[in-house]
Amino acid sequence: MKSKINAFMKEIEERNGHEPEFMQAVQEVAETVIPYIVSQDIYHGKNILMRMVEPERAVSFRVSWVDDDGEICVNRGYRIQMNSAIGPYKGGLRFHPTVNMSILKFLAFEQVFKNSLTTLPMGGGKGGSDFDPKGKSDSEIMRFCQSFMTELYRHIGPNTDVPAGDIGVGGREIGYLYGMYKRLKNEFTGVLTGKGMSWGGSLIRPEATGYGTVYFADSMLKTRNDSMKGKTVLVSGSGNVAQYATEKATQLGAKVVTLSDSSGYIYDADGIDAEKLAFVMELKNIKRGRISEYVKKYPTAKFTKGKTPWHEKCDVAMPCATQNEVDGDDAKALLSNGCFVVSEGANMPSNLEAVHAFLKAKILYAPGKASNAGGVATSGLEMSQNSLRMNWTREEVDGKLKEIMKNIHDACIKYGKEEDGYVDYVRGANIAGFVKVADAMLAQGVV
Ligand SMILES: NC(=O)C1=CN([C@@H]2O[C@H](COP(=O)(O)OP(=O)(O)OC[C@H]3O[C@@H](n4cnc5c(N)ncnc54)[C@H](O)[C@@H]3O)[C@@H](O)[C@H]2O)C=CC1
Ligand SMILES: O=C(O)CCC(=O)C(=O)O
Repeated sequence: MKSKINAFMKEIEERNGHEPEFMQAVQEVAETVIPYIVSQDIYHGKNILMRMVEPERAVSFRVSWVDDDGEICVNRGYRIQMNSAIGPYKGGLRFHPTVNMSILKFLAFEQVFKNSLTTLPMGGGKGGSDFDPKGKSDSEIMRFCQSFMTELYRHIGPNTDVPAGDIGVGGREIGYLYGMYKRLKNEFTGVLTGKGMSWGGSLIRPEATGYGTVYFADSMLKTRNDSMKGKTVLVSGSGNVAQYATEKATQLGAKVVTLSDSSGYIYDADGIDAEKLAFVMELKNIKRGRISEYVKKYPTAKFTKGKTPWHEKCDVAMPCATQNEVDGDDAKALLSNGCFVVSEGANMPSNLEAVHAFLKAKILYAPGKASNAGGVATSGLEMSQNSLRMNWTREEVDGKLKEIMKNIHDACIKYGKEEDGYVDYVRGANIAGFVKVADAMLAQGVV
């Protein structure tokens, strides 16, 4: 089996060897899906995984815009349309200086499996720009978003490709993008998700990724007759996903003791309760400040510069910042400090060494494509509401989100349960996500 996986990866490397994050995402899927393909006659001779690894379309475009000093700036924009076998391309836009083809292709590839797991009819895509929103004024953000959309609008549509937010793209950016799309097309449609409540958005979409990550952790704990109640939790990041993971974990009786950003992390032994979280939300979403300011407001907490929180003691870890923020040493530290649940809010936050360490230790480990799928699932519910021209209540949407997260958990068990009863959620998520897309591709012929 190893030689089959190596031969596949060698071919992938010839075409994509200069894209390390993409190679990593493909390797993780190949390790679990190739043995499954070998065991299933229907996939033989179809080269199906190779077809899934190649984007259906990838566009890259110039984004010119004028800053507040009148200087003309140039950024690069992208949209990767990875797979549309089960529905229109769907996935976020990331604005961050590190954005490049490798990062977006890994995200788009993960998105295909994730969207399949949600049970909703959504294909996979991802896009963004190397634009850095840090320190930019509101007007600069608006002008950048408008320029970005003057090209992107040609490639998207409510039945073609429906982008949403990701790092650096929240409600404000979706608003500016939507305004320009509507002007260019003269259409009020559900072409983006994460919209404001008065213009087609869905209740619970802002909360959904973080909430879903906690619901998934709780489902994993239930398999061991346990729950989130009383658990000490490390959360990284302090953006959308981290904020709502902290809120839901606290509501379920856990104590969240850390948050972070690219400058370092804060540790609050008393826990980040609702009042402290409200302070973080204002700091990050309105003032757009640094997490270190938390310790000025709450001096019993400590700030550690330039480090991630993974060497602190905990029961549960929720990486909610960015890719590869947990490496092999971090995984060792987590395990030796008693961590026995990892539920990923971010996309691919654990590198392959960390993933292998979690699986070897047989802890409850959920890869992002399963545990953070609540965000895109609720985007799917926003699309449904737009098509129906209806708004569901908070309780209705949250109820559907819970049900979807439970279904994803069940699918992981179906394909990931081992003989000794241990659930390998990586294998479970990859195979369950693969089957639906692969079967649709086989039915649709070689296209
Ligand atoms: N927003 C959503 O609905 C979804 C987001 N995700 C993933 O969750 C993660 C976080 O995204 P959001 O919260 O939406 O973004 P955000 O822009 O609201 O927040 C990003 C957070 O990550 C931190 N961060 C970014 N780069 C970092 C670095 N190099 N080192 C340390 N911290 C860093 C930022 O300081 C910030 O706290 C990403 O991996 C994203 O792909 C996954 C599923 C859905
Ligand atoms: O809601 C969406 O369409 C995108 C969410 C996303 O980017 C993700 O799941 O990583």
